[in-house]
Amino acid sequence: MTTATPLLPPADWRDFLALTKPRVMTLVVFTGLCGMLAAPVGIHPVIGFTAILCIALGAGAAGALNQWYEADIDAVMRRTQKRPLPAGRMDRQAALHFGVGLSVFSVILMGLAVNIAAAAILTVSILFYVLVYTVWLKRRTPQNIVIGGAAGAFPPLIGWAAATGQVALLPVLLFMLVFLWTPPHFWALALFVKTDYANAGVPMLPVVAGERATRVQIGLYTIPMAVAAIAPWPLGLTGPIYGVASIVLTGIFALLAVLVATRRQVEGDAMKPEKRLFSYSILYLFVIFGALVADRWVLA
Ligand code: HEM
Ligand SMILES: CC(C)=CCC/C(C)=C/CC/C(C)=C/COP(=O)(O)OP(=O)(O)O
Repeated sequence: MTTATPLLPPADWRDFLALTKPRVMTLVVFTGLCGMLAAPVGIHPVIGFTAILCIALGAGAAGALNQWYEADIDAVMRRTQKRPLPAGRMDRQAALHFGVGLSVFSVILMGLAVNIAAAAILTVSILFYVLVYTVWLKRRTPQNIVIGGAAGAFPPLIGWAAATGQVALLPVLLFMLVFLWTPPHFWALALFVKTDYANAGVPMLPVVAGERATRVQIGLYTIPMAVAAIAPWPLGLTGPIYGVASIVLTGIFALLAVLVATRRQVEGDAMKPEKRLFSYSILYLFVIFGALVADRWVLA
């Protein structure tokens, strides 16, 4: 005997928007925009706008497919229980169709209106987030975000490729910066939502290797991240605005990471060091990418 699936009322547009993880994707789109604006050649504003739209749609589509696949995990974690699928506000099929349709649309539009290089990298990033991170690694290994996190590092490369049709050393360093930023960004958060992941059976580093090892890893990843962040100026790829901003911003990041690694609370700060580092990690990427564009445009 089969149990009948209760008919769900048609999902609201707000539920579809929630499927795209809009808050996280603002930073993804911003790094893509900055990658595009930092390129040495101009891009027609309409084509540039289309490229950013495609990054936003592709990233949102990937977020929707991620939620389609892991509705079971999301139902267990407090942070994610209210999402449209676990909360029962949307049919899984609708999420799947939305995610696949939007992915295909974003890639085809990028290929037709912008260029093939940008469309190809967009395809790789969607596949990376959905297949490599969500389906393959997330439930299997605490290295899930180290490898799968590469998905979120592609947008600066996509933006650059949209403007130039190719890749170069600077966007590769920007890729490395976001790639190496992701572990400290995420593990800082995982330290304070550890029980959620443990309950859902997701092998995030603090659950599997413990808190101490995670703190040490956060400190260790910060070292190559700092190299990728600061390298562009000495290599002659940017001017001093980015150079000085990257040194100051990365210095603060490193300091906060050391506080997390050594579990030291700053006197008078009510926030735990890992919470402080997580919040700062987001501000850090926004400002460092903003500085890159300021550098290009002010010094141009
Ligand atoms: C696999 C890699 C990553 C993981 C596992 C991860 C995980 C998370 C989680 C769990 C949150 C908190 C809750 C939420 O809003 O859902 C969060 C917040 C955030 N993440 Fe990440 N993240 C990753 C990579 C990135 C990347 C590449 C970016 C952008 C470049 C990013 C940008 C953000 C932003 C902006 C927030 C704050 C959202 C808000 O204000 O609610 N994350 N991340
Ligand atoms: C252009 C393009 C396709 C970009 C992809 C962007 C991307 C991979 C962003 C990663 C950020 C993200 C939402 C991680 C959440 O991890 P999670 O899914 O484990 O978080 P959750 O627990 O909140 O579901």
